[in-house]
This record gives sequence, C-alpha cells and structure tokens, in this order.
Amino acid sequence: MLRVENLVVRYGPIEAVKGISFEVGQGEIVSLLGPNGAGKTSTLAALMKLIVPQAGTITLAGEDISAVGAAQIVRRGMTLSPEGRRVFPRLSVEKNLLLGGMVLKDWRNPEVLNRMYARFPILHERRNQLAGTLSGGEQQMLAIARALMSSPKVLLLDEPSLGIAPKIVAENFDLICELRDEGFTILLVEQNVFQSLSISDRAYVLENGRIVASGDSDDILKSDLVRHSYLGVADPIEAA
Ligand SMILES: Nc1ncnc2c1ncn2[C@@H]1O[C@H](COP(=O)(O)OP(=O)(O)OP(=O)(O)O)[C@@H](O)[C@H]1O
Repeated sequence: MLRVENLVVRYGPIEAVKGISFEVGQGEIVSLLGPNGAGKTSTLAALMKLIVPQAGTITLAGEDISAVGAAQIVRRGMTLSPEGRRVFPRLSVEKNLLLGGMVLKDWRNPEVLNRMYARFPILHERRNQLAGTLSGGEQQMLAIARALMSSPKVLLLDEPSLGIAPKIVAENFDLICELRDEGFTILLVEQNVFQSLSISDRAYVLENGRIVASGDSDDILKSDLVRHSYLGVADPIEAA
C-alpha cells in the first residue's frame, strides 16, 4: 500500500533521513521506532510533503506520489495525526474535524461527521467546545478523528501516546487495532516501544537517519539491538 525508496530529508547541512526504504502492506500496522532525533517525525513529514524531501520515491496504492503536494496526498488517501496533536485550540471540536476533510469535494457531507461522532461519542458531546479546552487524551482522539475525516487508506500516527494518561494510552492502542481490523493501513511512530511492538505486525528501527533493524515485531522485540539499545532491559518479555 505504501512503498518508500531511498528517502532523504535534509535541514540545511543536517541530513536527518539518509536514504531509507521501507514498505507498509495493506491492512498492516508497521512501527517505526528509534531514539529521539532518529528521523521518525521527519520521515512522516516528508511522506505528507509537510517538508520537501531531497530525494526518494514514494508510492501509494501503486501510484507514484513523489511529486504530489500535501492536499493531493490527502485526496489520494494518506493522512497524518501529528506529534503533539496540533489541534486548533481556538476552533470548536466540530470545526477541527471538518478541517480534516476540507480538501475533499463533499467535505460538508453530514454523513462523514455523523460517522465520526458515532465512533467517538465524546467528541459529539463536546462538538461545540473549543479544542484547546479538551484533556490531552481527548485532543489526541480529536487528532486521530480529524485524520480519519478524509477516509484515508493509510494513516500515519506520530506518537499517539505522548503525554497522555496510561489508561487512555491503552484505549488508543485498542483503537489502532480496531482501525487495522477495519482495513486501514497504519504506520505508527511511538516512544512506547513495548506496546507499539505488541500491536504491530512488523517494525523498522531508525537510528541517526538510517534503518538499523527491521522484521516481524515479535522478532524485533527479542533482538539484542532493541533489547539493549532501545529498551534498556535484558529481557523485554519479563519486563512487559
Ligand atoms: N526544523 C528542523 N530544523 C533543523 N533540524 C531539524 C528540524 N527538525 C528536526 N531536525 C533534526 O533532524 C533530526 C531528526 O529529527 P526528528 O524530529 O525527525 O527525529 P525523531 O526521531 O522524530 O525524534 P523525536 O522523537 O525527538 O521527535 C534531528 O537531528 C533533529 O534535530
């Protein structure tokens, strides 16, 4: 569903992503892991053209979207729930949601909004409230719901558990699994390595802009590299 080849992202002299290649199959959850500064957010931003990559080929559902801009990428079926949620704090919950589908022709179609409210009743309850007044967990829910408003095929999730309470984190991971079961294809960036690997099918580990490990999530969880470098424990199964 998503294939990335030789992606390079530079900020002036800093090469943040150094020619990485990976793919996400239809209906998979794939984790992109790695320490702070590894290049995870830069990769997602480049996929959505929020920053322009210096090189690389991006293929979405068989179509080359390397030269396609952000709005068109959303129309073609890929959206991002960004790190730090980035809801518009002074707009209502409903307006935040509508913005998620606004690049589509039928963005005013009430069915789309109603479907989202049926999935997230709390957002319906709070639809007239300013987004900035929601709790962290609710804002995260809103960011994911906003990304779903354009009915994407591929969902990019950047740190959906960052800064929210453990109970809500567990609910978010359940939601991500539900979305996979409904057929969404998900690329998940997470600091929460155990939980991320426990729900994903496969994973890539980024370090200093390069992929240093990849494979089935179960194998990555057991690998020495991840155990020692990223999890900091001798036995992650015991620790979990
Ligand atoms: N706007 C920017 N200008 C200059 N350098 C940047 C910019 N954004 C990121 N970088 C640098 O690019 C590298 C990769 O950063 P990036 O945010 O993609 O990593 P990350 O893996 O997402 O880390 P984190 O989990 O901390 O967000 C880092 O060295 C970072 O300092």
